[in-house]
Amino acid sequence: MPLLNVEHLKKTYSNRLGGAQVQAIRDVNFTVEQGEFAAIMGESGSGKTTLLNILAALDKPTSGSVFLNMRDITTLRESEISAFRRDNLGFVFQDFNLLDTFSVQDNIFLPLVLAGKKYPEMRQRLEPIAASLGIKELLEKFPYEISGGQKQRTAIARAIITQPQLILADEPTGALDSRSAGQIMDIFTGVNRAGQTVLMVTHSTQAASRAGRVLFIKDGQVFHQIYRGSQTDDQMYQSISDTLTVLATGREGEERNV
Ligand SMILES: Nc1ncnc2c1ncn2[C@@H]1O[C@H](COP(=O)(O)OP(=O)(O)OP(=O)(O)O)[C@@H](O)[C@H]1O
Repeated sequence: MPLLNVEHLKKTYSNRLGGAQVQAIRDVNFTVEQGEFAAIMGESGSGKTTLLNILAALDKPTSGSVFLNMRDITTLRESEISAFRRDNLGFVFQDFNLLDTFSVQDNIFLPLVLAGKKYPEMRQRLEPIAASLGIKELLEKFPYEISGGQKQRTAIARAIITQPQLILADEPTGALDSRSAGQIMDIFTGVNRAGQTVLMVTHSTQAASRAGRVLFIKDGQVFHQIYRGSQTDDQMYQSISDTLTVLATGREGEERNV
């Protein structure tokens, strides 16, 4: 049974006057297995943010289902949603979303505080994570005192400290220079190898080339998928570039497993 199962997902936006409708997502179907590192790519306006918002239980689809560990998150009641997100999902955003008035450590602790965990347990969880993410020396600093790459490490620490079933990352390298972006992708790779399932939306071919699978969205549908198989990062990069060219030039694509 896959960890995430997206079935016949559709999202239509109507404008305020109830007139023209936009089909942001038409019929999206895919699964993510436990322990996978999957990336979603697609041109601007293809429906990636809409999809991610639905997977994050921030928005409801017009129709279709999203099963996380067999539970349909589209049917959660308003009163259940915050706790569900806190207990099951980790989030990493392009702009880090750290609280400037909290130290690095307190930012990382925040979801555990909200879940009612005790300080000794929080410290115990933090230690190995801070060591593996190279932020041990930064814990007392504030977000405005550290670099973008360090902020993103803090955000990843905050996302994984709750041991979520799934991490959703939205353009996690979008605000970083290429060196920091590479380091953040090394961290995602390490976190995934340690067993964490990750689903990342990105415009970056470099970032996507580190994933085990890349799904391409076009016009609100999954247009194509690339599986890493035995490909190196460089070969993945080339396969992704080729697919993006096909997407941009509008040639018909077919589902193809490489
Ligand atoms: N709240 C909304 N109301 C109406 N239309 C919307 C709304 N949000 C998104 N759309 C439309 O839905 C389509 C998909 O948008 P979405 O933001 O999901 O694309 P995207 O792939 O994330 O784009 P980008 O890469 O630029 O972030 C677009 O045509 C967009 O204009």
